[in-house]
Amino acid sequence: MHPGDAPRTLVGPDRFRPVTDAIASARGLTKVYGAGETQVRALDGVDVDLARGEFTAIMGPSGSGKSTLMHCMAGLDSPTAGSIEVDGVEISRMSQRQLTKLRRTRIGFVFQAYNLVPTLTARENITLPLDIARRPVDRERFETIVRTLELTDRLHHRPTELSGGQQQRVACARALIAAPSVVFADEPTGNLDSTAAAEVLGFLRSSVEELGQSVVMVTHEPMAAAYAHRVLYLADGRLEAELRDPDAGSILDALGTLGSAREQRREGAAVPAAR
Ligand SMILES: Nc1ncnc2c1ncn2[C@@H]1O[C@H](COP(=O)(O)OP(=O)(O)OP(=O)(O)O)[C@@H](O)[C@H]1O
Repeated sequence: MHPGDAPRTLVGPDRFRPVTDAIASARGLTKVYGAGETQVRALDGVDVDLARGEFTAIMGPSGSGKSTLMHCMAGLDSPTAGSIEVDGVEISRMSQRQLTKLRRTRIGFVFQAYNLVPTLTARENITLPLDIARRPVDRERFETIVRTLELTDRLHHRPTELSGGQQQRVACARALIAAPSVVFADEPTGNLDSTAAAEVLGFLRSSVEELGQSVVMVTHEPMAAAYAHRVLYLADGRLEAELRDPDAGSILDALGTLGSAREQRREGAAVPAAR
C-alpha cells in the first residue's frame, strides 16, 4: 500500500455495508450535556446498526462520544433526541423502572473496573443477574461458561482473592449467564496485562462464535479491536468510518488515515478565507 492510501476495507459513513439483522440500532441519536456556554454535544445525530451475532468494536479519539454512545444504547443514559431499539424494543422513551428491568434481562455489561460485589463469591457474582431477576440458573450454560473461562476451581473465592484477569473473567461470565440480547463492554482490557487481555478478548470472540452472542466493545487499543468482526470509528460525536474483518495493522493504518484527515480538516478550517 502506498503512503496515504486508505486501507482496503475502510469506508466512510455513506458506504457502510447495510446490516440486515440488527440487535441494536440508533437513529438520529443526539446527546447534549449541560447548557449555555458549557454545553457539550457528545453525540450529534448518530445512525447506527449493530449486527446480531457479531463482535463490534467502537474506537475514536478521547472525547469522541464512545462511552456516551454505548451508555445510551445500553439504557444507562437517556438521549436528548433520537430513537434506540434493542432486540426490537424501543428503549429511548422508557421509564427508569422499565430500563432497569430491561438491563437485568436483556443486556450484559463488562466494565474496565470489573464491578464485582466484594462480599459475594465468584459463583454468586456470576449468577447475580439471574438471582435478582428471580430466574433459574441454566446449569448447562453455567458449566460451559465457567469451564471455557477456566474458573471452575475459583468459584468459591471472593473478588479480593482473584487476580485482575480472573476478576474480569468472572465479570464476563456474569455478563453472559442470562443469555442477554447483547453484551456491552467498556474498555474491558484497560486494567489487564497482555496475557489476561488476550484471554478475555478471546472469550468475548468465542462467545459470539460458539454461543451466538452479540458483543459491542469500546476500546482504545488496536490489538483489542482486532478481535472484532467490525470496527466503527467515532469522531466529534459522529460515526466517521467502518472497517470490516480487521487486524491490528489495518486498524493502525485506519487510525493514521482518519487522524491525518481530521488534522487536515482542522488546518483547512483555521486558514482564513481568501478575499
Ligand atoms: N456527564 C457528563 N457531563 C458533561 N459532559 C460529559 C459528560 N459525560 C461525557 N461528557 C462529555 O461528552 C463528550 C464525550 O464523552 P465520552 O465519555 O462519551 O467520550 P469517549 O470517546 O468515551 O472518551 P474517552 O475515550 O476519553 O473515554 C466529552 O466531551 C465529555 O467531556
